Amino acid sequence: DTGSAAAIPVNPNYDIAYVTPVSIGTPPQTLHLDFDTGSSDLWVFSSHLPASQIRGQTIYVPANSSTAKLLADHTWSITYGDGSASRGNVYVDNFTVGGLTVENQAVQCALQVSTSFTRESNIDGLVGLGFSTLNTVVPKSQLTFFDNAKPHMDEPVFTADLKWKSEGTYDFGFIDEKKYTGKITYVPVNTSPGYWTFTSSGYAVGSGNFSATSIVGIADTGTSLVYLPPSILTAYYRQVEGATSSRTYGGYVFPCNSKLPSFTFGIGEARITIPSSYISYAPVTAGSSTCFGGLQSSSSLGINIWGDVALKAAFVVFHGGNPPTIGWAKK
Ligand SMILES: Cc1nn(C)c(C)c1CC(=O)Nc1ccccn1
Repeated sequence: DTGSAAAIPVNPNYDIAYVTPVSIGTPPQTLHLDFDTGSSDLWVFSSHLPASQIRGQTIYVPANSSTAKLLADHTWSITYGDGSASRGNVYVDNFTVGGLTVENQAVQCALQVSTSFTRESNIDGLVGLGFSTLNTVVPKSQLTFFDNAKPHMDEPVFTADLKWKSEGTYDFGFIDEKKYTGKITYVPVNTSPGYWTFTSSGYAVGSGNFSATSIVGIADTGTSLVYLPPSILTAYYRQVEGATSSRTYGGYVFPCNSKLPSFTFGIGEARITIPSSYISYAPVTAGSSTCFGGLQSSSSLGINIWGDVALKAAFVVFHGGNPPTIGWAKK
């Protein structure tokens, strides 16, 4: 089996996140979910939520699905690195992404979501594509959509082709040669942390020299920005007129009309360059002439994160073989 589905920016002006249409249950209920390689819970806004926590999101109503079955006495609760959180109960139901169906997929129904999820009216939930060891369902943890689908797939892979301010795709079970140029460079993945953790071979700022240095980080489609060690940030923002690390805004900001260098990172011998336009992320507040950077420091996170700002500069293959690997190509 294979599947292919759109990755649609939730906001026309800034790539805060991307959502993908999925069908759940019988008759199918269509929700738009944030596919997130940085977590492993598949959860949705549901009919169990208080109305006060719903602001335009589409909810999943298990009572309206003839194939929904409550997973009795199972609950879940997740807190993300940015402090957002949700919790609830669990059903299994049919789950279809771009023509690829998994029967008896665990669909975690939210009974409570934090304010940042309520505020994002275009995200109806998340599809965790990390390793199933991270799933929070108790007493029995559940498998991700990818783990459930893998045995039925032509190849045990999914690919991310995210785009700057436009619609990209997630493909499941095949690698579309038309979506990238040159070759795909695969590097090892350390599955122990439960994320797609890999080591980048270094970086360069603009047209500067490449600095060969191992950067251990995660490929995270569910995080907007790139978070790297402070020394790399200093090297980058030193080149940006008027850039400063702002306590007010919680990161590097600069005048929106500043000229920004590109940022290149290494994957083995290969190089992926993030264009400067991806790094001028957004005005700190609507209409401000101060912009928030797409590259930020990971010093307070304890983990380096290659989020959407980096991923959309490449075609990325999440290969779920034995052992799993991650592949990067230019496009
Ligand atoms: C670890 C971390 N610290 N900080 C500041 C961020 C943004 C992260 C990553 C993170 O929280 N990602 C996320 C959030 C919600 C849903 C899915 N993924």
